[in-house]
Amino acid sequence: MQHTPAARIAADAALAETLPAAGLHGRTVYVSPTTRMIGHGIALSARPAGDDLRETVARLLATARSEGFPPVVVGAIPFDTQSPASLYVPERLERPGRPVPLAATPGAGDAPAIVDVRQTPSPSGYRDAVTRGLARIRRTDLKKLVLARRLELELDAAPDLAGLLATLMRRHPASFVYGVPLDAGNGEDAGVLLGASPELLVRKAGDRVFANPLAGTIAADPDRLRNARNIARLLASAKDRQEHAYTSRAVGDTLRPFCRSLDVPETPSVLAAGPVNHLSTVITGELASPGVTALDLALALHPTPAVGGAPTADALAAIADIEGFDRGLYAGMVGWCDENGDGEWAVTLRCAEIRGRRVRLFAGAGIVEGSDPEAEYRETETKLKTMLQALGLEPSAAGKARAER
Ligand SMILES: C=C(O[C@H]1C=CC=C(C(=O)O)[C@@H]1O)C(=O)O
Repeated sequence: MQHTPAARIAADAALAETLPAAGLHGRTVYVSPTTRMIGHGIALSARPAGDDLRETVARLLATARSEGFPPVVVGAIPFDTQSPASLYVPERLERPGRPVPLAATPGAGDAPAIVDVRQTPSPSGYRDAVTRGLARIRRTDLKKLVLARRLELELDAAPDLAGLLATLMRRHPASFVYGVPLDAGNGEDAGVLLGASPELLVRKAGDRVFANPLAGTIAADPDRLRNARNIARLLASAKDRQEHAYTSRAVGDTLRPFCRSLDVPETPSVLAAGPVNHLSTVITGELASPGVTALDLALALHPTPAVGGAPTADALAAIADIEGFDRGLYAGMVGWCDENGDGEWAVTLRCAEIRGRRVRLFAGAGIVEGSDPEAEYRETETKLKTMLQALGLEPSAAGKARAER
């Protein structure tokens, strides 16, 4: 069901009110233009990796059915699918569907302040990494790689997670907003993964399949005229069109063998996502085999060149050599699937891993021939604003704290 933005905002404010103040306390939240889910309590959880992912999800769904829990798995799968996922069957699943009057804004309060900032790599280290990536593109068959940065903040107080989710839902009504509890494998609370991704990896509903690869970015501008000029520049940029084409082509090529029909528009459109605008391709299709699940499709697609590169194997090797940190859940997938094989997985972007007062943010940029290290660095800064602003942290404050280190 599609909602108008106004109706979605109203419903999401109500949805956020059902979350306890401050923490998520075992709640799993996933809200997108097509799905609203709040899982209350955790009935079953699993941390499968690699080849065990599909089988474990099938087992979780079967157990949920036989034990009387909702037969839905919600959670996140890391960028490196050989690392453990965080998957849950909630005790009770709330699927609020109907908009209600907008209530008081949750989460309004004093924003925390930054006590410490750590960056991996440093800003100059990131620009150097892009330069190394470009040299590899010139020297080898590699055409595109996505290089990311990690920002680790220590705040003076733990952020209000329910308020943060409400803010993300309000500001990004067209995005995939998520809050997933993390456990360290020993049953202990290891914080939450929380974010507002603009990118649909794949959705399967019956025999219909949808994907929305994004790649190619320009900053959004609050001034409408300047923003329109930015968008025109993005659409006219040969470098961004190339960067996008690697991604949309790869997603289309991966989905085609599963489909009876597939529409992959030749020309990208533009998707506004808060502080940035992206080149976007809306892919729709009809599946040939009803037996294929949303998770099968997501695992076949991941990592798309929106987070990996092209060719994929060369890009993954280059990322492992150059990037210098473990992405964890960032750039993986977050979403849900059910016992009918339906489901929706978003690319885990514009996210934070939050453990009390410690917040880890991530952002990356696609590097192709013609990329400029300084421009790519600035692009990651702009992407970081989605979470920094929602946390009430001005990006300039993060920059200042960084400069003072
Ligand atoms: C890797 C990220 O964004 C991807 C998605 C959209 C546009 C992108 C780009 O233009 O580089 C990235 O491929 C990120 O937000 O960390």
